[in-house]
Amino acid sequence: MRGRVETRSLTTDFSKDDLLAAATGETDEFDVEDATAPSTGDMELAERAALRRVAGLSTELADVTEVEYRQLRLERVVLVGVWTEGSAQESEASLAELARLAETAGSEVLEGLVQRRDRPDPATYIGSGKVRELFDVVLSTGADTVICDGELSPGQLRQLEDKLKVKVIDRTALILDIFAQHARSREGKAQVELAQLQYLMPRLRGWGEALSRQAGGRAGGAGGGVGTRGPGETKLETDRRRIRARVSKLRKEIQAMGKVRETKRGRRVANEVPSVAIAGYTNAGKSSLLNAITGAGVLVEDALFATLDATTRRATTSDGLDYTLTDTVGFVRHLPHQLVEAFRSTLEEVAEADLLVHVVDGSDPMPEWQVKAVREVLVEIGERIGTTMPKELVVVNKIDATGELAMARLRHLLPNAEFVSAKTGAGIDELRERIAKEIPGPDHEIDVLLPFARGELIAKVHSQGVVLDEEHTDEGTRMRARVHADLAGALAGFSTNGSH
Ligand SMILES: Nc1nc2c(ncn2[C@@H]2O[C@H](COP(=O)(O)OP(=O)(O)OP(=O)(O)O)[C@@H](O)[C@H]2O)c(=O)[nH]1
Ligand SMILES: [Mg+2]
Repeated sequence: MRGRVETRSLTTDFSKDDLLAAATGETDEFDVEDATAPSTGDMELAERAALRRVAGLSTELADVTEVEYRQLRLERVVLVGVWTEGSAQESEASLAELARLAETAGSEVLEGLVQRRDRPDPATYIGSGKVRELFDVVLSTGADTVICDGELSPGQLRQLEDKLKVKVIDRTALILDIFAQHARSREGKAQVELAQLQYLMPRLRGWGEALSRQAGGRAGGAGGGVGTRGPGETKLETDRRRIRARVSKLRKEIQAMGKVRETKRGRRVANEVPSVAIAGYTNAGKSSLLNAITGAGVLVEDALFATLDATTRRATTSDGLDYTLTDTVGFVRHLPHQLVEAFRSTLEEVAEADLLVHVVDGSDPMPEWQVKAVREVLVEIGERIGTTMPKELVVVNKIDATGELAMARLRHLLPNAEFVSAKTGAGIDELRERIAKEIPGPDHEIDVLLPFARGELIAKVHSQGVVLDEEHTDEGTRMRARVHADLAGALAGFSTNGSH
């Protein structure tokens, strides 16, 4: 169990009025005095590099000690989004999802604001008038963090923090933060850290400036001249070097761990064990489905991104054919590209599977939206890895919690999907049958007489092939079966062809 992750119902209501209010409200230019005030505090680079919480990336409140800061960080948040395209319903859903992400990261959502704009403001993400409104909301709610529903440029982050006087983080940093909290395996942790450092790199400038100011200030106090940028610059350079060194070390580590997995996968391929990868939106019930199909005890939690490590389990079709089922990290709209890159070796499992089971949460208000997001991420993975994606089997899960109307709509939208409930077991047998049909089966028919001494070959035919007929004779076991080319070749010497 992880202590921090606790899901609460949304504390935010997005009424039409809210959205309308959010969509208007361009007012005059707004300037907060003393925009240079926030300093970075005394956090060590080492600690930043470890990056347990991405929230502390840039500005901290100027006047709190580190201990207080820790308790403050990401606790009480205001969400803000820019709604550029799509329906009002979609923008609400997007912010509601951001709220769930924020709660998964352990924060309390106080308020959500959306602004309708053609595109985000290049300087401050939301319009300057909106910044003032947001500042009021931050003050009146006592929020300590603002989370923006997009990836902000380093400049946007800095300007917003200057104006709002609280921490500002974006969707990418939030997702990275959740991943950092949930990573368990050595590989997972390394992958997340790599993604975080890659996110951090281009943002080092702003941070570096703060460090530079800080160092300059100290130097000034000690009698150094005003405008001596030396110490800060030097520190920034050192920081950059250290981060770069860490990045390349992590890359090497991850690559080495990927190799181990490749070897394992290679062994499966050599045995011609078909592989099925389970992918889908976060919290759709992928791990539950793996458990339902194979009886494996994979962690299931009502939290986003509960699973970060690919778990592979063996399963058997009713024909006795073995295959592997792999549970993977959940997807979300705009999965940070740093994560796709860092999790490349994990995602390769998905790309190289024989069949992709795409799990959709039928009880979600907009399941088709999940489907779209997942397919987008799949395309991105395919592009990055340079392969085409395997055949997709859509599985609508949680039908026990899906209304009749929604079911009818889904059956219409996804005519080839399987409908199941990992919770009640409804449809699971049918799904097993369907998987058996969709995975590539052995296509070489053999008729062999295997001596009793070759029990291992008999076992192989059973696990890798489909046995059509089996008879125990005085000379050995006569088997008619369908097997893969390799095994057919290995058994050629035992063929009974023509002898009966
Ligand atoms: N009602 C209902 N709830 C389900 C069903 N399957 C899964 N759940 C619940 O959905 C939540 C998420 O399930 P998981 O199996 O952890 O989902 P996941 O897709 O692996 O999630 P991540 O690993 O976080 O991406 C849990 O609270 C499950 O109990 C189902 O068929 N019906
Ligand atoms: Mg899971």
